[in-house]
Amino acid sequence: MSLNLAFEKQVAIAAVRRACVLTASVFNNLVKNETLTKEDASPVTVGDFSAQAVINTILNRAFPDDPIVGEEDAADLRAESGAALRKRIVELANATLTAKLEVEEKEEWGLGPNYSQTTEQLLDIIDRGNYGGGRTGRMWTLDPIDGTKGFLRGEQYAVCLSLIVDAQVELGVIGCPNLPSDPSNPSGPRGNIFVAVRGQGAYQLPLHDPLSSPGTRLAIPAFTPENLNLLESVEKAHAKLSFNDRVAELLGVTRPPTRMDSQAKYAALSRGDGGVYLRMPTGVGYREKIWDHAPGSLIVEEAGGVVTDSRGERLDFGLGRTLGENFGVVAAGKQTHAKVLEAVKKALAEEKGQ
Ligand SMILES: Nc1ncnc2c1ncn2[C@@H]1O[C@H](COP(=O)(O)OS(=O)(=O)O)[C@@H](OP(=O)(O)O)[C@H]1O
Ligand SMILES: [Mg+2]
Ligand SMILES: [Mg+2]
Ligand SMILES: [Mg+2]
Repeated sequence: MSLNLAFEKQVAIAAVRRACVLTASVFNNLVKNETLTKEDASPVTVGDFSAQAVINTILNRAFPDDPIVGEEDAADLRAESGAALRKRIVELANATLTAKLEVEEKEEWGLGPNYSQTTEQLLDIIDRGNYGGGRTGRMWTLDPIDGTKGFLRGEQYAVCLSLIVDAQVELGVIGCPNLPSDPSNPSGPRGNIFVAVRGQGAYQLPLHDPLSSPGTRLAIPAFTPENLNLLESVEKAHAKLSFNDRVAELLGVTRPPTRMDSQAKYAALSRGDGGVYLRMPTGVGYREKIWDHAPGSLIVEEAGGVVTDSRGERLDFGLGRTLGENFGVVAAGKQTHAKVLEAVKKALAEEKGQ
């Protein structure tokens, strides 16, 4: 049975829209020294921190009892060396939270001119994202900027939010400020929100007015090897692209892959671009994070697709902050998915034989 979640959907779309406005403005005004390097050598910008502050503020107001699994934490900002970043993040978050109410937004969500927050409040709210995850109950996942490297290059990135109930993703919202609205017109207008509620379909909404637009319902079409191509990572460290080449060859795919950062890959797939999102681990050790796949996987499923790991297992969102032992990701329309799994199996067997 599908949950109603109309209120959750409304709040999540509003939160993602505000965060997208913020990140787009950060990109246009990003200056040197507004990026930190995390322990795992990945970048994080003032945009990631302030977008997490904004979304967590709204979620905390609307759903005070719901825990949040968010990518970022405020430890580096609390350090003395974080003073300049901290100041900028407070400015950005407050400018976003205090902007005038849009259609369907509510002051009770901590929005509008009366809701400026103190530095301490904003650091604490960033740390509301520290939940460890688990198998039971409600929790939100938040990736304030997915594809931070794409964001810094001015390419694709996504603001990604999901609601998980008893380890099943029930609501997914992905904001893609740089994704063309019409894939057949890549230099046309950009900026979309993708949303799905389990059992209610997947939709593309315009980023500038997502709450009053009915949106476009998404469906993954049937593919043949001639019109199929792979959607894959830009960063070589994030996925084994040589493996993708072999799988494409086995499938008889002739078109070159589309490389794109972030869960924009899931969004693109759900509206019929590409046909397959294939992400194979580069080595042992890295565990995929739940916030990197939760909303995208539901959007693809609600567009009629199937999402599993490379062994055909369901992605398990109930194991904590990571997907645990899931190995890679295969997302595609139903018929294509079965063929891709077969090709993946064959390519893995070839590798072992070498
Ligand atoms: N080694 C390794 N393997 C697999 N995945 C990794 C790895 N390191 C990081 N990450 C995660 O990749 C997220 C970005 O994924 P993308 O699909 O955008 O990859 S790519 O940047 O296009 O290559 C990225 O998300 P963000 O940190 O939100 O950008 C990371 O969570
Ligand atoms: Mg990151
Ligand atoms: Mg991410
Ligand atoms: Mg991120």
